[in-house]
Amino acid sequence: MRETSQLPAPGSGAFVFTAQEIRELDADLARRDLLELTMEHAGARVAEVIHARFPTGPVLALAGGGANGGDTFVAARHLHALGREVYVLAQGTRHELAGRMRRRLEGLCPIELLTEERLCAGLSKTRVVLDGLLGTGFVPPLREELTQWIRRINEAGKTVVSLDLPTGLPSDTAGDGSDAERVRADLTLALVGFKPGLLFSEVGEVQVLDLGVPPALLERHAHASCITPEEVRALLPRRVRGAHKGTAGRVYVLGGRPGYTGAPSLTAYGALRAGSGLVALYSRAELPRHPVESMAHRIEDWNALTALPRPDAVALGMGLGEDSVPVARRVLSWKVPVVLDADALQSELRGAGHDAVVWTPHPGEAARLLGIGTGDITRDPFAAARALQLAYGGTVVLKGGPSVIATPGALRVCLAGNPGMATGGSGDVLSGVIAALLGAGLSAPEAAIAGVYLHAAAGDRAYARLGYGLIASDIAHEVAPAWHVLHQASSEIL
Ligand SMILES: NC(=O)C1=CN([C@@H]2O[C@H](COP(=O)(O)OP(=O)(O)OC[C@H]3O[C@@H](n4cnc5c(N)ncnc54)[C@H](OP(=O)(O)O)[C@@H]3O)[C@@H](O)[C@H]2O)[C@H](O)CC1
Ligand SMILES: [K+]
Repeated sequence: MRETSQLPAPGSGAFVFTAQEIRELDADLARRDLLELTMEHAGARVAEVIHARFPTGPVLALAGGGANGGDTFVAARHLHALGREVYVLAQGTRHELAGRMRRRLEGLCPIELLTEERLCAGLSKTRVVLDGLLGTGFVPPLREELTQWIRRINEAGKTVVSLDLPTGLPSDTAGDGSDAERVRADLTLALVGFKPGLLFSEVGEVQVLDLGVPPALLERHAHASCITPEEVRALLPRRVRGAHKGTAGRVYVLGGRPGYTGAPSLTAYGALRAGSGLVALYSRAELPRHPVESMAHRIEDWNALTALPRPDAVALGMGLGEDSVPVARRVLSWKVPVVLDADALQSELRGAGHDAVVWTPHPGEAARLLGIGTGDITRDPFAAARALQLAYGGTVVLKGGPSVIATPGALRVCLAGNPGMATGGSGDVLSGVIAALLGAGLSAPEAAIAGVYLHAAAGDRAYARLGYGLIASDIAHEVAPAWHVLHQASSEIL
């Protein structure tokens, strides 16, 4: 999880690409004779951002042998044109296009072969380091000399701007947590879109640079896309003038057991704050702290559910314990929209779901559902969310920093949210928010997308007020103003 301040604006609507998808995009660009232009744009934009953010002092540009190095030569040329003192240390350039970019730089500023000695000398004199050694072409493990250079760069304590990816960070998966073998960048300028590694690792600030690639090409090759406030605003249910509590969505919360009574109450708060007209809780325990606006029923036997009128949506599993699987089976047979959370996330339910189910595991629960280790989930949350969706159907919300959603047709990621939300009950609130949206008529993918975003936006509001001391009920209460602001805001403000 990262600091709020390090995340790009949630409105960026950016795409995410794996290394393979970048190769395919590049091949597409090359067929249209756009690749060289794209590299030129990349270098120019990188120089522009560096000059704006760090306007004084020499720049040490480190260029690898591939296209990441090619972008670096272009950036060096533009920085030189902006009047900056630039010193380039380059590996042997093997990439044809990068070689052309290198020739265009020759004679403008010094370019020397990268050696450890020159690197140390260059680092001692520079203000900013431009890290263009490895990008999406990096195939782990790192070669020895690179490990040494990375150590030198990290020890120098200079401002480091990484081009596309911090050198040594895998493009497609989270880094392994040890940053000894990757450049510690202050700022990464990601080209065209995020790479999964940037989303799921501790990498400092990330800014996505638009390179003027036609949007149709971006969409064709993208792995995933970021949820935008604009799309969420369009999804939010609108109440008609004659609305009453029965038309705004009737949600049942099924959860809790003796000793575990807080979780379903938080879900009820989440559902009410996300606009549910009526919320009823059913539990085998007394729920002493349920919202007074909800109806809490203690039941002796889950068979009592049979006699109830069908709700518009159900949230199920929070604190429910071992009753979860039989209760979930019964509720799934109703064919109403359901959020399955917490204790209801059990592999016995594989095959029992339907299209209107939203599964909301955190990495530990996801690992249990897939029968693999938690590390395998956090290493590649996109792959894990997709695997869960294929195995269990419906829509999957894999909670984390950031949360990932797998719908039947797409992978989505939510850039809003902050580490303060890593607090007990936060997920219970999310289940309520999603259930409210399902109850108001949104499809499972729509409710998951809008619910995750609203919950994260609420968490950001709570964080702004309370910092890391925020608790789950603060998130629930901030859902209402987060919704209200989104509902009222003009697209300029977003
Ligand atoms: N559409 C776009 O976004 C564009 C992105 N561009 C840039 O292109 C790079 C990717 O370029 P590519 O040439 O595919 O690869 P890299 O430059 O990242 O890396 C290739 C060099 O890396 C060396 N390498 C690979 N693995 C290792 C390792 N384990 N240890 C050390 N060195 C390694 C490799 O060496 P070889 O000896 O194996 O050849 C290469 O020298 C992307 O990140 C963007 O920056 C383009 O500008 C086009 C548009
Ligand atoms: K790099």
